[in-house]
Amino acid sequence: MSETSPQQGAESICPPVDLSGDAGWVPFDAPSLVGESLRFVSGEPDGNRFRVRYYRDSEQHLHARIWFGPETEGPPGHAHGGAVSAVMDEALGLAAWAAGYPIVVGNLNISFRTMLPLQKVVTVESRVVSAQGRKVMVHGRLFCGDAVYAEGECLCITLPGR
Ligand SMILES: CCCCCCCCCC(=O)SCCNC(=O)CCNC(=O)[C@H](O)C(C)(C)COP(=O)(O)OP(=O)(O)OC[C@H]1O[C@@H](n2cnc3c(N)ncnc32)[C@H](O)[C@@H]1OP(=O)(O)O
Repeated sequence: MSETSPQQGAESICPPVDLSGDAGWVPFDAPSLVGESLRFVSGEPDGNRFRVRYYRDSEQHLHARIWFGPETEGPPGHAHGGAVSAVMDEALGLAAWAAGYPIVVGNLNISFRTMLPLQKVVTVESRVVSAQGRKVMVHGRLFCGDAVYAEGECLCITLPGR
């Protein structure tokens, strides 16, 4: 029987990726707004799952630059729908917070338009499209260039007393 190294089978860490923003975008510090609890998507900025950076543009719209790593795999070589949904949940919910609404997501409707290849850097853009009473509607899409991978409609509900 051959000897095995402790490293054998361990997945190596992927190399750095460029998550820089577009010209005019300003980095957005999500933990300073919502606290340190946003770890599911944002918690391992150098890991093999998601790597995320948030920005706001000159009109204060929130954008996410996101890399889907090998640990987000669903269909072979492509991102899991749950991984895409988790990113949309966080990014669109955070867009409502960034616009001044302390919310949780009540309903999230995702359309998967194109399979997303792994190890690709994509962008989520978002818009708060309405706010009536406790209901805040945020729309967004996950894309790279002309390729749209997912579109989302996110009904956020404000939390009383926040
Ligand atoms: C703290 C840091 C947060 C950072 C967030 C950023 C990204 C993360 C986003 C998330 O993942 S949040 C986690 C996933 N979401 C949840 O776990 C939410 C679970 N659901 C709840 O906690 C409650 O159902 C909720 C707070 C959303 C609403 O309960 P309430 O008892 O406060 O409200 P109520 O049920 O009275 O509903 C208020 C209004 O919202 C409407 N509504 C509530 N939930 C709805 C829903 N799911 N779909 C459609 N409408 C909904 C409801 O019909 C009503 O409309 P009207 O005022 O017109 O009557």
